[in-house]
Amino acid sequence: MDYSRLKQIAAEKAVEEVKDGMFVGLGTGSTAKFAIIKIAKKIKDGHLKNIYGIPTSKKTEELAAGLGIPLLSLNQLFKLRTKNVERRTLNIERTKLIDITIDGADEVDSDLNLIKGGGGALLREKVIAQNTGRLLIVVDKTKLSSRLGEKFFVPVEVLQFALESEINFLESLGAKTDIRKSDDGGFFVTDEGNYIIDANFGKIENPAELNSLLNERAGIVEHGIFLNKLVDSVYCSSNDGIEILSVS
Ligand SMILES: O=C(CO)[C@H](O)[C@H](O)COP(=O)(O)O
Repeated sequence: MDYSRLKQIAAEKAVEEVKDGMFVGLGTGSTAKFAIIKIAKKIKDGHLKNIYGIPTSKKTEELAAGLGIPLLSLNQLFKLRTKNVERRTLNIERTKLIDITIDGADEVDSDLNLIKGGGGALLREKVIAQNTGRLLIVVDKTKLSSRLGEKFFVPVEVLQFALESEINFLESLGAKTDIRKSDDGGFFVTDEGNYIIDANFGKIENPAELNSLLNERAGIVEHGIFLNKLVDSVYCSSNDGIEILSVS
């Protein structure tokens, strides 16, 4: 089976978890796109009711709006779900505003840590992930690895202002770096107006440690390491069928 079909199978399986009345985070990329198309079809056919999507990128927003999925921004969702609730009494960490999010990944290690951001949407994707009750990741089996970094570089979103100094910082940590380019040859600019440095660290021995180092650095807005505490299940398809991997 070709990869595109495998992606579709994983994405459509995950959509079975979406139920009436849910607020659904809509991921970015070619695999998440299959989930969005399926959700739209189920809404159109009357098999899903009272669904709102919260898109993780402008591209996803355009796609989902074009397919007729009712959408909310994260801010609109927050206002809607906290109406009549005293803000001070709300424990935001424990209040997951989004019921479920379906998103892709570029690499998944054996502990279900992820690298994301191949499509450049890692910042909004991580914000949506941290506001989500259940994050379902949809991939084909080629994305699995024993250690992060085996198959994919780490996308690092940086302030335009800090570009050169962040390249220097990442290289001081041992990475080989490339500034991401867009199709027109200029620097790729994210939805939030930042640049992306693709940082190749080789195999990453300790994703949690690298995650902390990148988090601590001013000028780095966000990066594509998603530790498994953000993840609930990985729907992984191969020619042998579909496997649902969960964080133990
Ligand atoms: O993180 C992402 C976008 O920022 C995507 O989910 C990731 O790049 C996987 O994309 P695809 O499903 O096209 O292989």
